[in-house]
Amino acid sequence: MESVIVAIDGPSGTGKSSTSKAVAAKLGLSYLDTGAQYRAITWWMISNGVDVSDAEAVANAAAKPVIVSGTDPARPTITVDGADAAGPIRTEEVTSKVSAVSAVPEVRALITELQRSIAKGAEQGIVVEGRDIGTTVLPDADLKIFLTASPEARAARRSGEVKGADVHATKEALIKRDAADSSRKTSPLAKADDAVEVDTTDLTLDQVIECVVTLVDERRSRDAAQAEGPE
Ligand SMILES: Nc1ncnc2c1ncn2[C@@H]1O[C@H](COP(=O)(O)OP(=O)(O)O)[C@@H](O)[C@H]1O
Ligand SMILES: Nc1ccn([C@H]2C[C@H](O)[C@@H](COP(=O)(O)OP(=O)(O)O)O2)c(=O)n1
Repeated sequence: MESVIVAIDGPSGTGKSSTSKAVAAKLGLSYLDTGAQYRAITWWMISNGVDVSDAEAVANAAAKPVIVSGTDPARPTITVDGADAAGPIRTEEVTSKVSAVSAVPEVRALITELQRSIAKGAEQGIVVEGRDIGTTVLPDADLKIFLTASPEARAARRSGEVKGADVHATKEALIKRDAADSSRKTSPLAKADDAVEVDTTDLTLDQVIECVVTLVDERRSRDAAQAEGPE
């Protein structure tokens, strides 16, 4: 079977990570969480005393950390300079600073290059999730999905992950981060013109996974029929 590249974009809490991991596992594809890479570089900046509100300082340091992503959907990993970063990149401090760091063009250029080389090296194909995959990183992806959900549903899902989290505060923080990610100059969060939009508000995770798997299968059948040509 031909290798297939699937781009899944959308705001926070729409189900990108859970859906992408499950779809990749079901179809035997690699998986890349690009948000984890932006979180990793943000964590490095904080750990090394770089002021994240100083775009020039962030740009000057951007090439220093070595970020490595493991792409097995059953066990995705991320390291920074050889150290496991999976835990530290999920702290509230990183979450509150990641939009500033990921808005810096030098950071995006480096991370985008890394993402393209990972996608190129995935022999069976890959599911890549983020904010600008369909628009900028992999504009020739075989299938582009844009996941959405109401802010209420997204906040409820996110606060469900943290014991004792305040849904209202989570919703406010989430809306603020989406606004920053959507309004930055360099490759903002946006739906590609040729992306299929899936509103997950009233769908279970299994339904979303099923929907994306069906779209990949349809895309593959169409490509196979085209390759065979007319009878
Ligand atoms: N359709 C859904 N219905 C209910 N909960 C969901 C759904 N999709 C994802 N979730 C849950 O919501 C949370 C956020 O999902 P995640 O995949 O991390 O979203 P994203 O990567 O878009 O931020 C997770 O706890 C996940 O299990
Ligand atoms: N392709 C991407 C992926 C993430 N980012 C930035 C913007 C996001 O707020 C952060 C964190 O992304 P992540 O997917 O981990 O965020 P959530 O899981 O939705 O909370 O990284 C980006 O700018 N471009």
